Amino acid sequence: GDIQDPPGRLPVTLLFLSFQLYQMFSYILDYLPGPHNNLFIETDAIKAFVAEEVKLHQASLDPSAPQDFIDCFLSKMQEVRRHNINVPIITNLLWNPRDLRTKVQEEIDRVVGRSRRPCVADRTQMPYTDAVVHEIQRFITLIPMSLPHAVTKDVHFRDYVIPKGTTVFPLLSTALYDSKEFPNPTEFNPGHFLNQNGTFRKSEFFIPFSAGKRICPGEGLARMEIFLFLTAILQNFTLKPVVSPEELSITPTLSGTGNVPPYYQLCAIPR
Ligand code: HEM
Repeated sequence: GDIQDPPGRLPVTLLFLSFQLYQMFSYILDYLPGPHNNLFIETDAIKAFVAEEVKLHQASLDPSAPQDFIDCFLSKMQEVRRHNINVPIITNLLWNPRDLRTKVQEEIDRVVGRSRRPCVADRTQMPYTDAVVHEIQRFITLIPMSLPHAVTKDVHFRDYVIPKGTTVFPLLSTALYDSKEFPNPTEFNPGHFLNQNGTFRKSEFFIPFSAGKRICPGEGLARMEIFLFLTAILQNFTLKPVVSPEELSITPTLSGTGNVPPYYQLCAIPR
């Protein structure tokens, strides 16, 4: 294209990260002086360029005769979209299907009751809620490509040699959507983390925080907070979307370093 190669000065990975951080924290960064402000302008130029290219390609798209990579990508997007219509809409998981929410609330009522707040020690007695939290993290795959790493020596992997210094993105999504480990992986189903008898089923494929020496150091804190927030809210409230559940989309608004969930309004109805 005729764009002035603005990202050429930055390694691609840095550009990806900056783009994501800008999307997520622009409201803070906009107030700070510094060279990042140029990056934002350049990022806007890239976005405008991409939008224009997509528009042109969409106008001339013939899925049976793709002209280039963008055509192939657009065709695949259409295919996936068609496929996804059959996936039950779960409205960020807590309203629909109905029994999911009521089962979590029943478990909270049985194990915690209404007179005290939930605590972390309750989790071991709440396999269903624990499974729902795991399934949310598996399903949304918040950070699908982990963070970029580099190999410290030549690595032989299957039929390939990855030379020392190569940047690699570990695709956590391939484990989280593994169809042998999690049958029908595109469906939201807490059963992915439950044994037949209803006890919690641990899975080595559950790696939303990555794995190995550089695993997310915030894992313990994040998991504790997600559990406590969710259970404390559902102990006291039922969450209801303000539009009909079918109208809610759970497709991320941005996919890249992170799958950024869409915003929507909901009502918290006291129980
Ligand atoms: C649901 C919440 C979270 C998810 C899904 C998540 C996921 C991740 C992932 C996939 C990585 C990359 C690991 C790798 O390089 O292989 C990471 C790194 C990291 N996370 Fe998290 N994280 C979460 C919450 C947190 C929290 C709450 C903190 C801090 C309080 C935190 C701090 C960090 C830090 C400092 C790193 C870099 C570690 C390193 O490079 O050695 N994260 N996280």
